[in-house]
Amino acid sequence: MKDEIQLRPAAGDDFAPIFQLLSTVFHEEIDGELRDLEGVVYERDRSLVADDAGLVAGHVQAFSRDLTVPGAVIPAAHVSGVGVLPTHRRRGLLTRMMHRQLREIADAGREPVAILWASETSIYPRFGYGPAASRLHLNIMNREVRLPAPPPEPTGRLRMGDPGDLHAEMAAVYERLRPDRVGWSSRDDNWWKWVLGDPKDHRDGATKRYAVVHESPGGPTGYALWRVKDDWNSHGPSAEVQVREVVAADPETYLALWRFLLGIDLTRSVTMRLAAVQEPLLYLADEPRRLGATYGDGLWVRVIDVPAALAARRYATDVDVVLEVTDPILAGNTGRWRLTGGPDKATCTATTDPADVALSVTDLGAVYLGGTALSALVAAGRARLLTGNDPTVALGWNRLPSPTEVF
Ligand SMILES: CC(=O)SCCNC(=O)CCNC(=O)[C@H](O)C(C)(C)COP(=O)(O)OP(=O)(O)OC[C@H]1O[C@@H](n2cnc3c(N)ncnc32)[C@H](O)[C@@H]1OP(=O)(O)O
Repeated sequence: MKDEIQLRPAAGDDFAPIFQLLSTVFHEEIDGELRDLEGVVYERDRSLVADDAGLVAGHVQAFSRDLTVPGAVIPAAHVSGVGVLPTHRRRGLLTRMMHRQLREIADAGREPVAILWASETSIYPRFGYGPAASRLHLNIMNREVRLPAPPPEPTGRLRMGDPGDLHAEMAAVYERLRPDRVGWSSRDDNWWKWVLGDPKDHRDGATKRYAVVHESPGGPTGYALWRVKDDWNSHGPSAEVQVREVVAADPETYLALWRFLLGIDLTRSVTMRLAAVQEPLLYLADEPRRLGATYGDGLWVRVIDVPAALAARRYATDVDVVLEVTDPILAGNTGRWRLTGGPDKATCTATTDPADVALSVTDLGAVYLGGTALSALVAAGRARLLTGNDPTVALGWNRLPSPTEVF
């Protein structure tokens, strides 16, 4: 039978079928409340459907947001909402949608990289996405962990409240810190609505979300978002604090927020799914092992335009290196590129000079945020060092990427 499935931009009445499709493929009920929330950030002109005679059988979308990369903030296509109906899987639909989306992003010429969170790690390398930022999942035995005492005369105080009421304070701190926090995405008012959205279906029996802001004389310096899942057993209270986000401008604020979260009464564990790989808590706790940290993948980066992406970020040390990149999908990326730069500037141009490093566009994506060492990819036999000019250190950064949200 001839495959008549067409790829087309989403139309006005596709929104409900798209969310029905996503509800099916992610095995979750997407009810009105959650769909409304997704609608707040939905960009119809960046939503692509696979249409099988009127049935929405596949979908991919992108959001237009900025991403902090080493030394810069750049536009990045935030790819999301990827799904193909179980009746239509493994017939190449995702491949067609991914290729078309990558081509469209490249042709628009605005975003040098695309990023996503992968539901399964085997899906995206073939499309040029490399694992660029990891994260820690914490499962803390809070009664077993001691943190240092607060300063004798703290400069700030904590104010707890409804996240909606504390939105302005939280957004002010986030915006102030964002330019230096690699892996953070920009949040306009709609994205703050999405981040603070709290649909009942997503609570899994836990409370609504709470916020606490750390206020200093000069203004807010940090905040935390969390909820609590109640539990009692034969030993008594055993509730779990589920931390969504902790943002702190300075060590005093950071300590105050974590002392607060670990000390909530009637709780026996504190979990956080998106902690940083270099979470300072690891170096504050007297028993870091009791933080129950496990490692996971996080942001995946796809370099869309090699020279634009490499010139857009900054480098830990001076660098002058020729990279030989292969990209089977966006052919314009394939070739040799001379990257020259350092902590304050960078340029990248095509060259015919011999290469120092040979790597795929997937591996270039992996090292782009400074969170994956080129030397590890060389040791894995993926990237190849062809001369002694090793840019591993230059491609790193003084702060590992720490993405804050799964969009
Ligand atoms: C950014 C995000 O939104 S992440 C969310 C991704 N979505 C999901 O996980 C929802 C559930 N899964 C699905 O909807 C589908 O299985 C998808 C979208 C992952 C894949 O769609 P399909 O149309 O089946 O993919 P397609 O047929 O193009 O497969 C391309 C290749 O990837 C492989 N592949 C696709 N999905 C997977 C997977 N989940 N695990 C391993 N390999 C996979 C296929 O085997 C195929 O390999 P081949 O070319 O060597 O034969």
